[in-house]
Amino acid sequence: MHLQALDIHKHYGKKPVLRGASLNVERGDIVMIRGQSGIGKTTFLNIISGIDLPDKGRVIIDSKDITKMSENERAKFRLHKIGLIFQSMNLIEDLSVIENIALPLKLAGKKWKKRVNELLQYLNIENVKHSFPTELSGGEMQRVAIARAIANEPEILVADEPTSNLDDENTENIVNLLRKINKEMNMSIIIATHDPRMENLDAKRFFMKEGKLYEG
Ligand SMILES: Nc1ncnc2c1ncn2[C@@H]1O[C@H](COP(=O)(O)OP(=O)(O)OP(=O)(O)O)[C@@H](O)[C@H]1O
Repeated sequence: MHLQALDIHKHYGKKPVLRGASLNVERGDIVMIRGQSGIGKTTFLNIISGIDLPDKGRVIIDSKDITKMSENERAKFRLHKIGLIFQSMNLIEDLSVIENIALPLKLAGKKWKKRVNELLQYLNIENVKHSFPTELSGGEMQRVAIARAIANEPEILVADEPTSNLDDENTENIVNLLRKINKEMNMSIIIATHDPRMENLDAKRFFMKEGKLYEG
């Protein structure tokens, strides 16, 4: 897996948000993007995951330019290649934990029972498998979100502020889990955060400023 974001530009109305942001991610990298609230991190993640399109620039994943794909093609590509974890977790409230985790597997037309059981164990959420999202703690919700994101064994995991709603203990758990997933599954992880509690994650560090990404 190799992801290249090249000279990404995006504006909303008259407001430029991204002004030539570029990033290179190799297989197995953990990349951390920091930067103050409202600077454009979410906008950038949405573009590199193919949820949104840039005004200018390219996103190349394994020699395919996803900005040239149709919306359908991008959705399919995302389902198999990219796992997403959002700040708001985006679990489906009417579905149980098992059903939430099974969803991407079903969408991909895969057998799901065995894989869901593996994930429940891996993320230590077996005890809540029949619960619904509103019945979960923040830490449990985030682990369910991670289980769902990695269900299809994507090569890239994109996490937007994954710890912002969590207390210190759960934050440490999530940081350890991301580290473990990166090592054991050789998954590249791209995290946007302004949470200082994530500082001890060993990562390639970037910060966003004035619409661009800088190392450091
Ligand atoms: N759909 C949209 N329409 C108009 N403006 C938008 C839209 N999405 C984002 N913005 C604006 O673009 C800027 C960048 O937003 P973005 O969410 O990417 O920042 P961020 O760095 O992820 O912030 P945070 O850390 O608070 O999540 C903000 O000023 C925001 O108000």
